[in-house]
Amino acid sequence: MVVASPNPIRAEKVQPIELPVIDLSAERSEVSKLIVEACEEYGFFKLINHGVSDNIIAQMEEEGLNFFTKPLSEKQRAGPATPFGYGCKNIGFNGDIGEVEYLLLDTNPLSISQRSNTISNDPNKFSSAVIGYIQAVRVLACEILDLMAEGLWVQDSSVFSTMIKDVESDSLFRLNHYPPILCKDRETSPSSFHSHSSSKVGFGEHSDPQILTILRSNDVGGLQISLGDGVWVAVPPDPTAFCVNVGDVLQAMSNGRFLSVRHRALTNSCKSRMSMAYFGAPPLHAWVTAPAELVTPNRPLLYRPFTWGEYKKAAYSLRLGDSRLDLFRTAQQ
Ligand SMILES: C=C1C[C@]23C[C@@]1(O)CC[C@H]2[C@@]12CC[C@H](O)[C@@](C)(C(=O)O1)[C@H]2[C@@H]3C(=O)O
Ligand SMILES: O=C(O)CCC(=O)C(=O)O
Ligand SMILES: [Fe+2]
Repeated sequence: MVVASPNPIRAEKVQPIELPVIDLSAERSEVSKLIVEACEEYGFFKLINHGVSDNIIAQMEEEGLNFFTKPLSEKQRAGPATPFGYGCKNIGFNGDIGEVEYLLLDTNPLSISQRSNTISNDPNKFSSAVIGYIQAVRVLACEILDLMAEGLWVQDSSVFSTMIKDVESDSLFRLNHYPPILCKDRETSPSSFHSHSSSKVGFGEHSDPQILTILRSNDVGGLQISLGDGVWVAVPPDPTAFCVNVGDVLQAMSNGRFLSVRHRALTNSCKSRMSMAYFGAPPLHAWVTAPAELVTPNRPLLYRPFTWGEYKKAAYSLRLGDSRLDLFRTAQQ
């Protein structure tokens, strides 16, 4: 197997982008319209007034940092990530590596409690922080998915959220921790979202396979999204907001109206970055296809129906940067 090395990347200037900002406390039909526009144009948006309490977020951040500041030998007790647990540099099983360490967890409370024993010296505190955080972001994800269905004028407005509400949902939770770059002088090289000459790939270019990702990070930049044709833009960090992005399954279920956009995380700051991602996914046996309202003679079905299990198997057999949704396109396209 050829193993890619996380080489320093070209220090091209990457411009910052101001993603669409959705205020969840605004009038419902306006919110759903703006979410649909953002998902069609960028596949990404920032969410403010999201209702997840500062306390829930702070507890999760504290537990994440407690874990990553442990000595490597202790962190390795929670690994290797096959697929769940602690991983360092290796992403997935197909030779992808990056300047990142992470904890990958499934979202089942029982398995979180069991795994907490190898992660934390205070397993109950760790598992209640994770379970509380996942519960809150799942509720938020369901609300966003209902708003999306309403904005798309789909009759069954819970068609997307039902999948992640299901007790068998295959949703995941991931904590990523990226090392700082070497900065000679913190004053002259402040933490910034611009690319530095010593930037390295933390988490390589990819799209998220699931329905929806709810991401947040500390106040350190690194996330970039692709506008296509090799153009990357930097998403400035904002710890008060969630960054929401469309996954491959939602691109298929919206019959290609919403975009599952490629993104990556670079290490380009003097401070370490920690991000937390909730990936809302269907149960393995659930069928993924676009609702009838989104399939018309002018817009025929773009992707053949598939189960999430089938899609996941394909995704996990491929490299991080591979375009897996193309394998499921219907013949007429
Ligand atoms: C190389 C891989 C890592 C990944 C599984 C895959 O084979 C391709 C998709 C990758 C990804 C990206 C988004 C999430 O971080 C993730 C957990 C997922 O579901 O798909 C990772 C997978 C992983 O790290 O195991
Ligand atoms: O750390 C980040 O900002 C991005 C992480 C990411 O894309 C992922 O975990 O899938
Ligand atoms: Fe991602």
